[in-house]
Amino acid sequence: MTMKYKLVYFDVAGRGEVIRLLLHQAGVEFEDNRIKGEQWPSLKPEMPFGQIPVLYVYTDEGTKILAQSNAIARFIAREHGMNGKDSWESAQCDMLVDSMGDLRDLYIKWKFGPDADKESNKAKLFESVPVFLTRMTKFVEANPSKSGYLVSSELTWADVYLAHFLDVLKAVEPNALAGHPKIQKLQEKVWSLPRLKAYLAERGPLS
Ligand SMILES: N[C@@H](CCC(=O)N[C@@H](CS)C(=O)NCC(=O)O)C(=O)O
Repeated sequence: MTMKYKLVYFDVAGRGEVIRLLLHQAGVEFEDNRIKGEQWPSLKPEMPFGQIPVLYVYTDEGTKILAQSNAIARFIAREHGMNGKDSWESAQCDMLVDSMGDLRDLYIKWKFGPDADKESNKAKLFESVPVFLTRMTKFVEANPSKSGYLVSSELTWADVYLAHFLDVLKAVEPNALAGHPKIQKLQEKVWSLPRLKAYLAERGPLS
């Protein structure tokens, strides 16, 4: 079955970037449809939950539409061999992505929260980062394959999610990974995969 995708999202990294990264790593053709703010009001009613990202999936049976960023990322991972080799590894991916989401919530609180709370929200975020990185290191160490990835002998979407999230943190605190060499190595390993390397070279750093 030939399947093509169209990802609809704003022209920012936000909740769309992990999906873009997974589509690039999957090596599939897809349309990276980056919409402008003024296009949004007319598109919004088409979306299952009135929000984006949304993935259009073109199949022999017709066009399907999938919403919710993690559901989309998990679907691409499952379709293209990045969801672990069995249901246990896949559950670990879910667990790790959920835990990264918890930290991401602190990031969002800092970034988009009221100016009056900026200092204290940033302090809360960066107090949590070393604890989080230490926990991530334990998963890398406990991975029986010793691949340097989080849960499997091969890349999973949890590794891609982490590599991207680390760049989000580093854009705020360039030294955020200092003292966490296994996590630094994991990120280098993910970003040196040829398809991701090519995409990042074209995309440039996060702003
Ligand atoms: N839980 C959803 C949240 C999606 C979401 O908040 N999308 C925002 C952009 S990041 C959006 O569509 N905002 C425009 C709107 O709500 O009208 C997901 O993870 O996909």
